[in-house]
Amino acid sequence: MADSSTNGLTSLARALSQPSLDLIEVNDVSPPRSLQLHPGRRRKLSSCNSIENADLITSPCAAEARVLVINTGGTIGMTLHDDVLAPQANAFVKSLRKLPIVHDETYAQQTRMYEYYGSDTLVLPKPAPHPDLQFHGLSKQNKRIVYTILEYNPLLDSSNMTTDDWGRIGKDIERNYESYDGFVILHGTDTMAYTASALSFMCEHLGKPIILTGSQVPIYEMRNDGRDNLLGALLIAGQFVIPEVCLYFYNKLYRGNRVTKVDAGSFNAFSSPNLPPLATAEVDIAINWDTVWRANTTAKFQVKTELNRNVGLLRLFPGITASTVKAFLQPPMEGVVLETYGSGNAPDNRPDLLEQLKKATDAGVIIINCTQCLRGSVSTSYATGKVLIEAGLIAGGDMTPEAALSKLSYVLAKKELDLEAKKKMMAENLRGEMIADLAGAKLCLSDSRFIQVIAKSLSVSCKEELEAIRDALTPTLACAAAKIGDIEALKALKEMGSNLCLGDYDGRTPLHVAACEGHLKMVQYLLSHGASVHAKDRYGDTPLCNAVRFRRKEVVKLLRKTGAHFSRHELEEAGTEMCSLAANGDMDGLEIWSLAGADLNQPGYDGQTAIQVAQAIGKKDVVAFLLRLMSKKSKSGVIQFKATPPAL
Ligand SMILES: NC(=O)C[C@H](N)C(=O)O
Repeated sequence: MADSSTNGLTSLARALSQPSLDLIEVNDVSPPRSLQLHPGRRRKLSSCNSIENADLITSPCAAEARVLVINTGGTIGMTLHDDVLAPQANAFVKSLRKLPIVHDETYAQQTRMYEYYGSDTLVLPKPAPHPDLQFHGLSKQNKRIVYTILEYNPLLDSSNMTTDDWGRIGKDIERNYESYDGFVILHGTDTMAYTASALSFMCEHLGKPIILTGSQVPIYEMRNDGRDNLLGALLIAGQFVIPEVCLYFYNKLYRGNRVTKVDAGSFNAFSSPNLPPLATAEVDIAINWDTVWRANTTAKFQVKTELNRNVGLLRLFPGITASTVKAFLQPPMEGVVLETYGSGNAPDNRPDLLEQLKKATDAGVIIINCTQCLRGSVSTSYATGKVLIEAGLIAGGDMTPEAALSKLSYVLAKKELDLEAKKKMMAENLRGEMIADLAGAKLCLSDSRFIQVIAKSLSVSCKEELEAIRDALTPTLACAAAKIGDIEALKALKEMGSNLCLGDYDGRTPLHVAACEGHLKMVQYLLSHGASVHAKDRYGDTPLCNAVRFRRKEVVKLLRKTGAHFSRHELEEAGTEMCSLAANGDMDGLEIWSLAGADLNQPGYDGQTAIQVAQAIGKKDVVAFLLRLMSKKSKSGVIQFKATPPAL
């Protein structure tokens, strides 16, 4: 765990270092790494005359959460043209900047924010100091939410969007993934449920929140829902690690692949009929952590943009002809969502119709059975449902047609899978889009004798109070178990419904603790049970940084494989740390920083890189070692120096 004096020194070092210019990739809207310093801090620092005083300065990076807002279009940014609403280009940022509720110009000026994050960056205001209200710009961890807007050209009414647009959004998120804590996608409401569903599948091993939102009335109107929707989405994306593609609308956060647009004339436009909201934003933002989806994989985030467009939705209706069905199922059709009646039923007295369905599935078309009902699931309780299984259809459970269609599009594009594997995948719950087999997964507080004993001594008996005790105790118990590598204890906590991702009073999660201790199996267990590699403790430190400091090489490798990367403030600290290691001739230390993804060219607090330090004090072995590491890391074998190359 970083202590406060280290923090003070590194803040000082960071504030004094001299940034140099880098090239910014087009569309990469993150600031150049060397510019991620906050100059305002340097000014404040000049009034500090000792390191003790400097200790009071919070690292700006640790004190800010960054959100990338991708503006694709939709009503939220529309104006009237010839009496109809259409997207208005280059107006959104300008207009937000004038709204004190979504932008604090004084903070931006004082910290010279635009110079560092670009002119399309805004910052939420500081909240009134009320301990109970968290629905404000400053999160529980006292973070400012700084957000950068990437506006698409052209902005689109979502009715004009295609799978190519989903791919573009996915790629932009992937490109900027490491520079932001969360992502907000501004999108028209008409096809938002399709995009949210598609992105949920395309984003594999997601570890950060992606939240789609928009509005029913343009943000430029006096009465509108855009402001609240944007604000709510930003606050959640900036302060909670919800590793899901979500949709935020009218004070509720939903799982993206569970929603459908149900109302064209109300602010309450979306419904998630088969899954309760992941969060509600009322006086407080309450996250329903038990519902939040946790991946059980340990792999890096990536976006799959290959989608199969030969898919379709076919809605049954009484009297539909066999020739209509036949025509619909002709090549190049490869996947169809059949919207059936009630709990997945179709006429079992229509052999002509059933024959067409069977012919298509025999020919390799994947047909998913989804209900036309808003709520509920398909089953085989009726003879009229069973005939569809016999015709080769796959039960779609309680999936929305939007989710089933985009899942088909995603699965069918997987060239490495054969037809059987694709069918199997369609029947599985991939991202929480359908109900999995719940047997044995029920929350059972009675399993925990320990919690019960405490509950008894506190004379509590109702489920809510028991859950509250469980939630209060979990972080401490889980961190204690992680410290001694007791996986069984963690399993017991998990079984009673505890969330193993919660941090303790210092924001330290079991993964931080296990990483420090080097308990590889424990780290593996936590990662495969939903622990987030992006969790930051109160000092802004990630489990990766902890593992590096305690030199847990194998843990570092595993965390990197799972997509861990240094936070911005850790990257800045890396330069100074590596200079000090170079000065001490500590090659093991240098190797582990490099293994964890630190840039060996990152300058320290005085602008010198590790290699320059080693050279200046005549540590030739360290210089040679660093050169070897650098050439190993560079794909081409050619070493890029940001400073003058050392003379050996
Ligand atoms: N409320 C909206 O955003 C509707 C608009 N037609 C769109 O989907 O882009």
